[in-house]
Amino acid sequence: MKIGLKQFGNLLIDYLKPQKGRVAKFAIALLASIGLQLLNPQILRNFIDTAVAGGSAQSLFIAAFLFIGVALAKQLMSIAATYYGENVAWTATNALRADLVEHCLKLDLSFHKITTPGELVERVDGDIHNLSQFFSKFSVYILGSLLLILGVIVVMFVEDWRAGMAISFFALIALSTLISLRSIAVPYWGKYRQINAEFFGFLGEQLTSIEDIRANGAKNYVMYRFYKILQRWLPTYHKARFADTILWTTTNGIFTLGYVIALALALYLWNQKAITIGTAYVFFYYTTLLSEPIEQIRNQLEDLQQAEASIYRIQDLFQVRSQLNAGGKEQLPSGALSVTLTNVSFSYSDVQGQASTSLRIKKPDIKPELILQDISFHLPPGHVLGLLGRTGSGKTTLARLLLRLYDAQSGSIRLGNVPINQTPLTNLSKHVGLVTQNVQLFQTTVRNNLTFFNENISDERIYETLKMLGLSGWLHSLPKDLDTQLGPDNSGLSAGQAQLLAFARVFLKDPGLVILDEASSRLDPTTEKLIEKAIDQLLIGHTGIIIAHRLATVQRANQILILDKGRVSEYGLREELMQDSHSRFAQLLKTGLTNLLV
Ligand SMILES: Nc1ncnc2c1ncn2[C@@H]1O[C@H](COP(=O)(O)OP(=O)(O)OP(=O)(O)O)[C@@H](O)[C@H]1O
Repeated sequence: MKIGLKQFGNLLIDYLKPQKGRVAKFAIALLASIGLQLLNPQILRNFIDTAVAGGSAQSLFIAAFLFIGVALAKQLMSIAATYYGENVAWTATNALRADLVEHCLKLDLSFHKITTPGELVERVDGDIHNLSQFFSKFSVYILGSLLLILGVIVVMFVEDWRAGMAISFFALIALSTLISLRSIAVPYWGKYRQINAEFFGFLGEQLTSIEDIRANGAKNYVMYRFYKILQRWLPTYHKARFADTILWTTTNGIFTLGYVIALALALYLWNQKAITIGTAYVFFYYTTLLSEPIEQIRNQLEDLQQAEASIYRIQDLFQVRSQLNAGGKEQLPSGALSVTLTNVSFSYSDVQGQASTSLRIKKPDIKPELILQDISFHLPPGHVLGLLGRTGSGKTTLARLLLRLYDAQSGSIRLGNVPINQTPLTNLSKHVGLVTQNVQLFQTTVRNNLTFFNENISDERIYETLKMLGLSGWLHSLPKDLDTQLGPDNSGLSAGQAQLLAFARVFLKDPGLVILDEASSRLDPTTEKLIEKAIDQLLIGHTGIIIAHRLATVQRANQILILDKGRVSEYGLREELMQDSHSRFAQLLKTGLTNLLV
């Protein structure tokens, strides 16, 4: 779990290079404060020796004012160093956060299915927060502290070679002991952060399913899991803190040893008349001054222990590769797209195994269950396919493959005769629109919710679309029209209204292929009529795939495909299948579609 120096260096260079100016100001302020710290004991010595020798009051005043001036300047430099240091840290950690968020967004769904939202929050925020100290202070503080130690040693040698030797010996013992103890807490902090991530994952899961938990009386189960996590959390924290305490105690013991050496040496040299009382004070002062950089190095090494665990986990996340390649350069034709599937087979367990990292699930050896097997069909541009099948037969999975949320393990999928993995992945969502039963609204304005921040879509188009969908009344009831902020939990919209908004999104995007995962229930007759009308409008000039749960929706399909346990059980033109009394579709129509399928 050791992170090499090179990796530390690379991370620092990558994120500090863009703010060279600020880092330079930070370093200057810090070094100036170190220089001023070395200067002040000399003024004090002058003050003491002048006072002991019965020097003039004027000289004493000058020394005193100089001392105060230098102390103030040192404080100012420290404030400036803190200010620039914090700025550097925030800028660097925000850049790293942004990179990590972008990376996670690019990962395919298999990663997101096995990583809870809470765990991701902890990774993207918690771990990176730990690195802020590392970015702002690590290199400059370590360098600054070493310089201060070196400065003290040089000054002490100038004062007396024996004092120089003694303080060098002390600094060497102190540093080597602390460095050798440096990594004892790293594994404990790594484990602590992992449980942290699990806890936030657990919280996120519970908060999103609060209704179900209450409705099913699952509170005891939730509390049980909560206590189980706490049970592991506290001992891990104790172990990590205990390892830190060993460091802290060792440092204190070493300082005490340093003071004893300094006092003994000063007493000895003063008795020998080799130094003045002012110089004896200076010995002691410089030894105490040494404690600050040594403590600073200890703190930095402590931070580094935590940072090391976080860096490891962040790198682990960066190493998770999306199973989806970025696609080729071929462009999809504009307008309605044909859809051709040839012998497509797909399994989830295969892709989830591939998404594993060292921290995740290992790829199982068992043969993965195929969710879709050998699916083939051809839908000409502008035609509509009604996709039917029992629950769990693979209808939604098929839709996901058309959007390349996952890639099929075998077979080919073509849109407009272009293999979908040959067109840029980022472009695909412009050509394929999906309306699912679970409509997700975001905490932003109505406008942004509908356009997904595409500023090329005019307000007039939005008004027209909402009018066509019968949502003008709803829009006018909002306090700020299109600028009204929608909140979480779908802002009190009914399931039908939310779905109509999802239709509006697809209208505004105007894709070549529209996939509707039709809402099967809970719609009142008025909303149902509105949705029917919306579907009719939406399909004009577009190719459509409707995952259908109701007879009315299937009536507009040109083709019908019935899935059964991931296989095509029936496929053909709707008219032909209707007329063939032996077809499964004709029987479904006779008995009532949903009853037989679900
Ligand atoms: N992310 C996933 N990871 C693993 N298995 C999954 C995942 N999503 C779906 N499955 C499994 O794949 C199979 C097909 O699911 P899918 O959602 O495609 O069915 P469906 O026909 O759309 O069902 P419904 O009509 O109930 O929505 C099911 O057995 C399901 O358990």
